Amino acid sequence: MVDQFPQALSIAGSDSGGGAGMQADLKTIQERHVFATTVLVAITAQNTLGVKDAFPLPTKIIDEQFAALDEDLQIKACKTGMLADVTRVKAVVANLKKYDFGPLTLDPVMIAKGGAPLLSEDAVIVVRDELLPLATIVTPNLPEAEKLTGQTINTTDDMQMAAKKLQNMGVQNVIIKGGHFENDNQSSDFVLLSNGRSFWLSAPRVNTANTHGTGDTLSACITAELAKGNSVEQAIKISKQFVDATIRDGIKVGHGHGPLNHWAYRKVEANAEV
Ligand SMILES: Nc1ncnc2c1ncn2[C@@H]1O[C@H](COP(=O)(O)OP(=O)(O)OP(=O)(O)O)[C@@H](O)[C@H]1O
Ligand SMILES: Cc1ncc(COP(=O)(O)O)c(N)n1
Repeated sequence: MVDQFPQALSIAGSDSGGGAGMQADLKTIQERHVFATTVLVAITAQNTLGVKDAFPLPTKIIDEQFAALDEDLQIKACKTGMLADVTRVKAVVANLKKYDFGPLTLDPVMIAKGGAPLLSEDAVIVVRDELLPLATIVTPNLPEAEKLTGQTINTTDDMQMAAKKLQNMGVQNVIIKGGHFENDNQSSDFVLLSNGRSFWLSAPRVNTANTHGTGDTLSACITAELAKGNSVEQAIKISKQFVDATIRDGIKVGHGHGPLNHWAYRKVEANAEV
């Protein structure tokens, strides 16, 4: 038996449809052979067609989940996803200051693919000012990077400028995801590391509607790899390959923006071993 098997934590909302949010995190962390734990912040009634309703949980039970994990588990890395509103963001910030759950990957989830808000407008500033400085990595998509930096992003130069701005706000490492540049034939993410190194991670864009939960999957994979002790750079590179496989080797579930194939990277790894 491995002594204190690697453990990671997802602090997020539930997607009843199983494709995004905490469900995507659990599937991803499991696939990376890391033990997944959870602090549930909100529940959504959701499927591939959209978010029908959302219910943020009382802060008492959020606090109790953190306390229960701290009492017993040895969590080596954590991530945040949907945090709903100012009250929930502040509760999460307070708990992350109180307990040590390792490096934080902040996925600043704001709006679902279908357009439903998953973070209230007034909470964006609290994420920026209070949560961002606690994070080891932030992983915004283009609209989220625009909200956090207050600048528009139309070009790759804009992405690089926004990454620098985010780093100046107090987060060590930044990955700005280019999944929303839909007229580009590559899906390219810009990475800026704490040591000043920067690079692009690109993959040919897959022409598919089944991209529900791509951002959650990327950030959950980063979290799992950090829990194993990998460096930030290694974690990001593995995670780009992992999410790319889940999109490329797609499955058909539901009638709208379908989920990813969380098993797909097994084939990539099996082929690499031959
Ligand atoms: N059609 C696509 N083909 C290839 N890679 C993609 C595609 N769409 C997204 N990606 C990749 O998936 C990852 C997540 O990017 P994206 O910009 O979709 O995040 P997101 O909007 O936060 O996702 P979500 O909100 O659905 O969880 C990035 O590495 C991005 O490059
Ligand atoms: C609970 C929850 N968390 C995150 C997302 C973002 O995923 P997407 O942008 O693919 O809808 C979501 N839809 N639901």
